[in-house]
Amino acid sequence: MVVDDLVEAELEASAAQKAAPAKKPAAPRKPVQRKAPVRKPAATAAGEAPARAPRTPRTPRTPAKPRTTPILPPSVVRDLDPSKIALSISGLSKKFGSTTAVAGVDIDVPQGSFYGIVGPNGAGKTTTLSMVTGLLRPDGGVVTVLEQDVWRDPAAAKRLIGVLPDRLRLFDRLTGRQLLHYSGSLRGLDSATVRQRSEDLATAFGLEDALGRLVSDYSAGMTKKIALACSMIHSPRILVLDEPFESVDPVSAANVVEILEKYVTGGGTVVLSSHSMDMIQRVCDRVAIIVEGRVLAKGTVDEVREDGTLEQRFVELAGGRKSPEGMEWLLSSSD
Ligand SMILES: Nc1ncnc2c1ncn2[C@@H]1O[C@H](COP(=O)(O)OP(=O)(O)OP(=O)(O)O)[C@@H](O)[C@H]1O
Repeated sequence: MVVDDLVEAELEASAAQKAAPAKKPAAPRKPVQRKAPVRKPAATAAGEAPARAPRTPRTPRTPAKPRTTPILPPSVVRDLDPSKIALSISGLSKKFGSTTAVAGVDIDVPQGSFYGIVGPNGAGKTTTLSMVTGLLRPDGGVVTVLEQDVWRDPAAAKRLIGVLPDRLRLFDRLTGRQLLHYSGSLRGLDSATVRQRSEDLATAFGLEDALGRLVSDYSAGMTKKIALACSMIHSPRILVLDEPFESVDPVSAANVVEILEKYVTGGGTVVLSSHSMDMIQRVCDRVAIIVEGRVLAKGTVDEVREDGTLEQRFVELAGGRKSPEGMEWLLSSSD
């Protein structure tokens, strides 16, 4: 669909909205059948304060609107089976010339889990996630998403996945609303569903006032949030998010976490990479630490962090901290 069509669709939509009677109240939601995973309060990286502060009630930005389409369809909740593997990564490898980016990664992500992937810069996280989501062809290994082989049947697998890639390349000459419309249409949603979900997502991500503006004019954090919204619009079964909190302010990050926690509680599965150990320790139930293309530790967050914090374990596995030497010149005056 070309941009003109989108603009036209939008104009038609807004005219139809003006002419239409008030929305029907939302149908009652189906109760979520799965118990929310209990995440233990944990120490911060500094080890002194409880990691999860009590939430202060948030003032709604706009009067609450009745929601007619839940972000997560009830079928996903019904299908939840935590003993099933949502994402299986087996023997995944990738070289770029003489650089080995990923050297045989094996990770199983159970359905309904919140899985963190951490590692130092250049460890191979983005390369792994790109191969997992069908964006980069592996040299070796197998990836399955709910038993669909990502590389043998990419179309079937990709229908199940929502992706937030690293190095976002969005069609930023579209408005936020047009970009959501484009993402939803690509996923085969009809216009009414896309409109409803776009509204829901914009409210959830605090982008209501920005939907009519060009994405190229968004701040880095707003761009990340609209891309996250686009990754969710087709209510995927698994979300693969590369550094979703990068550039996102703390209040918005807490919002995003809340959205993802609801998604997981309802039966979705989240795999995300992040450099925030504190965030991963607080929100994820499982984690893998990747160093130089290999998984050095994986399991529940408690298993991986052992007696310390996740950050301590990470620093230990990543080879410890290096003290800066030979940098005395930085303190000398250049006048
Ligand atoms: N397209 C590419 N061409 C050449 N080398 C690449 C390419 N993409 C990644 N690499 C190399 O592969 C290795 C792993 O990179 P990758 O981006 O996966 O790391 P990362 O763990 O995501 O790092 P960061 O935390 O800095 O984002 C690095 O050495 C990187 O230079």
